[in-house]
Amino acid sequence: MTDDTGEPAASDDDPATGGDPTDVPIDRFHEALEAEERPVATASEVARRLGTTQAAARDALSDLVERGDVDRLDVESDPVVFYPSDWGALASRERVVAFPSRREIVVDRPTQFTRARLSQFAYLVDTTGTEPGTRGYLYRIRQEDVWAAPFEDADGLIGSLRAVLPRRADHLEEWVRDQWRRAHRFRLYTHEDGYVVLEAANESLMGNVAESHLEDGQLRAPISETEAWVNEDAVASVKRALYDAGYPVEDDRDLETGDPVDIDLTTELRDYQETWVDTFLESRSGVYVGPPGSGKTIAAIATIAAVGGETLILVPSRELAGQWRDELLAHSTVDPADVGLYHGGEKEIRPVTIATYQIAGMDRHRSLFDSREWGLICFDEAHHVSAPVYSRTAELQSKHRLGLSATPVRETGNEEEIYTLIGQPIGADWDALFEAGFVQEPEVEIRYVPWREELARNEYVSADGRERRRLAAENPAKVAEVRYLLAAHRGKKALVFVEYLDHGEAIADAIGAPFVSGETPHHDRAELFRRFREEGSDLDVLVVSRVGDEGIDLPNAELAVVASGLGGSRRQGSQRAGRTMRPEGSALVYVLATRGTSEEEFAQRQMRHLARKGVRVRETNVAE
Ligand SMILES: Nc1ncnc2c1ncn2[C@@H]1O[C@H](COP(=O)(O)OP(=O)(O)OP(=O)(O)O)[C@@H](O)[C@H]1O
Repeated sequence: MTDDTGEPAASDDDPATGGDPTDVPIDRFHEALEAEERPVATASEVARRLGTTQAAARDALSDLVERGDVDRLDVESDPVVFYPSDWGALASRERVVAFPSRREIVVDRPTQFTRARLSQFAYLVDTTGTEPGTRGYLYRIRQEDVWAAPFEDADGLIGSLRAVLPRRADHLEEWVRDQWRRAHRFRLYTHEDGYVVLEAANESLMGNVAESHLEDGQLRAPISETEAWVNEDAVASVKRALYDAGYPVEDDRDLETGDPVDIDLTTELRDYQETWVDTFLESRSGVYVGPPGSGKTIAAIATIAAVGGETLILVPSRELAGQWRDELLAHSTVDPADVGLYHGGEKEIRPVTIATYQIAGMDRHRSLFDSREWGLICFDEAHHVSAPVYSRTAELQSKHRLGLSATPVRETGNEEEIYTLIGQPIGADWDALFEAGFVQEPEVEIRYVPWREELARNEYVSADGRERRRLAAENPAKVAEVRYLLAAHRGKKALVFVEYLDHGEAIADAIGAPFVSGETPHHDRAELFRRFREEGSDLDVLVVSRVGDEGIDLPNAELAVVASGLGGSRRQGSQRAGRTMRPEGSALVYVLATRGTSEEEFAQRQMRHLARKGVRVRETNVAE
């Protein structure tokens, strides 16, 4: 990158400087207290924090005392100290502190409104504290967040930024504008003669940026000072190279729609789903990001109907392929004969074909991609797209590309691939979804389980590596804990998740429930899931190994107990919780972690991910 951003002056970092020192609003006094990490402060401490003289601070504090905002306390032989009159307000109010030069924003006890705003243009790095009311949220604005921010223009984005920040941050605004500009400097479009053109906003961008970052052969020939003819095969790599150079490319090419498929949606879309679909149709690519159960599949079916072309749907597992087919038939007028499944079991290619990533990634099934004129490729659980499928995706740049993901693209780590090869995230704000009641907010409780058996503890202590992790996962005291939790919620539909087969079998035996693992034949699995879903059925509890982790539609699950599996990714944590985040059910998630082992930390990390989404997380120590 040649002309990077230029860090703003360091003085910006101190939130307590600037402003008129003689007129200290109560907020500034609160900030000074926070900075001192004390509930009271002397005038000279306040002066130091606010960057003013002691006399000015004393005057300002007197004003505040007069207004009734602050009280003073004369401490014998010590200087006078000041404290806010309304402690309650201090404890419950939101505080936003900006560190513009680091492009970071820390918010204590953010309101839903602030969180929704920030989620549009900032990345949530971390939260501290798990109890509501004690959380601090650390946000960072990265360049890709600005590039992907859902605004019409930079002014809209700046307006939203100003609404959140306690005061203007000129350097930060300048940087945001610069990043916004970068995202609108290069554009791809289809020439009326059918070839693809890369257009730069000016000559020097074409000369300096494009030429120095693109390789021979990616561009065929210049058309003008600001336009070049792009080699059809190199469209994805051009986008990728310019993205890496800090200039994401707008893609305005005409896309193929494939042979027509005429279907109508038979379910009425919710408002936010309509917005997703409209946004997609405008940009012709994108990823719907919403929590599990928020209706991405239905929105995708609406998108298929709207694009009206032959569609290839890629999913992570065979079960999901079957479910997709059922959903298509249930929510649209598609002719069942037009829907094909393509996976280890069946190999049908139809106008709407549902295939697994596994098969799609295999060289010998390459023809899947070019056997029809697909107009739309839909990537379900888009964070699963594997490297071979990505490289094939790169070849599919002329199609409409739709991704679906419950994990915000900003947290998957492979966002560059997703942004450049599939499309920008299109998302509803999760809080808004919870608030609208479309998705239930789960309550998550991490339960720290002690070792109850000396033998097990000793084995753990003397083991190392993977074995140690397994022993922590299989702490026998967890079996009793599972039994206790199920008894406490008797009659509720419950899923117990495990990582290890032995553990699953031990728990299944102890509670007398079936265990579904990778070794369970597909047919039996489907049958168990069906019985679990069935109203009034006697099957209330299933123990599930990793196979059940993703996308299996068990909308009536009311309770999930994650008994082991804490070595997994953050995403797994949210997916497991996701199983119970369906519109129905009372959505309770328990995570069991063996106390004093790395499981504690894993559990917290996984659940932090949910806490970021505003989900309530509670911690409990199980008695010895
Ligand atoms: N517009 C709608 N009207 C009525 N019901 C809907 C609508 N959209 C979604 N639903 C219902 O909500 C549930 C969840 O929808 P859907 O399966 O599309 O969610 P999802 O976001 O794809 O979930 P996951 O990420 O787990 O795959 C389904 O039972 C679906 O029928």
